[in-house]
Amino acid sequence: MLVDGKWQENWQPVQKADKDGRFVRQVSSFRNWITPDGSAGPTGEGGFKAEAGRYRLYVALICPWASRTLIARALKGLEDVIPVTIVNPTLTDQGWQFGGYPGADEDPLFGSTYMHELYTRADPEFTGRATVPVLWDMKQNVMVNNESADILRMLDTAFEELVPSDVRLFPEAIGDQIETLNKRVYDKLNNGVYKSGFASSQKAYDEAVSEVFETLDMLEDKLTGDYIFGDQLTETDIRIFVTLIRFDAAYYGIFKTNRRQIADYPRLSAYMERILRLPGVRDTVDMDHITRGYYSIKALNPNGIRPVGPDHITKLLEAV
Ligand SMILES: N[C@@H](CCC(=O)N[C@@H](CS)C(=O)NCC(=O)O)C(=O)O
Repeated sequence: MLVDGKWQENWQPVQKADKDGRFVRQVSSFRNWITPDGSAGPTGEGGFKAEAGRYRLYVALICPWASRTLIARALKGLEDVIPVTIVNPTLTDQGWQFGGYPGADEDPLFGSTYMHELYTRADPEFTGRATVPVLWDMKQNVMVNNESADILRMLDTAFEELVPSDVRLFPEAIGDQIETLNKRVYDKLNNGVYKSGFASSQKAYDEAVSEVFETLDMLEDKLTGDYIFGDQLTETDIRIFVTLIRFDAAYYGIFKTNRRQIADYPRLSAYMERILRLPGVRDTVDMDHITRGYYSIKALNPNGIRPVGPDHITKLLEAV
């Protein structure tokens, strides 16, 4: 990580733990919003008007938080308006690196070697982890936002005048329900699998893994329509999907969330496939980056050996 703009040699690829060994994720620090007219959004400063080709999204395809922004970009038809740069799937001693791995890119803006160089470009005194996703303003050369929840939300409305869309990922009428379920899904499922995988005590693992499966059971029960709120696709579906699609091939093994697979949940399996088949979504899922990335986490898998399966995920991705 960076401290006062300097990369730390004794950096820990595993994020923080509390006194009982529970995994703690860092809070994001760049929180500006792109808006149709450049006015300020719910957090941060104004000055980021929606313009085609002005903003670039930096992502890792292994990363569920980055993937949710990529899916929103695809569902809103913003591929031609917001270009994307993909980092290599494995975290190095200096964090995310550009180029050299199939399907990954060089940094087209500054020729950076590592993602942390963008952070110090944005703030020479930056202290924190150099995470993805990052939304970058190519006009002012500043970081707009590095919080995927904000990016997911702003892509829903910011570009509506440039690229009108029928998709509405955050319908205000059910906004409160979306926020409530998002919170639970984030804490117990999206981040729950990480809490399970990076727990450094049996107690922390037991707590986290039971919350993961309680949440999956709850979602399986709640899914009576096509989407979690019935007929209407929302951002909550995207947030759930990014964890489901990684579950059987990565989390089940590397994070020890192995009580059941998603394949054991009939409704969740069908739901995952339904979302995978939405226009543009399949292109955001790169199982090679995902399994390579997770199974190269040295703290959990020192020799980096990647398991062979499971076949049902390979077959599904071939079929879609
Ligand atoms: N709150 C952030 C979290 C993003 C995050 O934790 N990204 C991970 C990859 S999945 C990362 O970049 N980790 C690098 C590090 O911790 O140094 C968001 O949702 O945008």
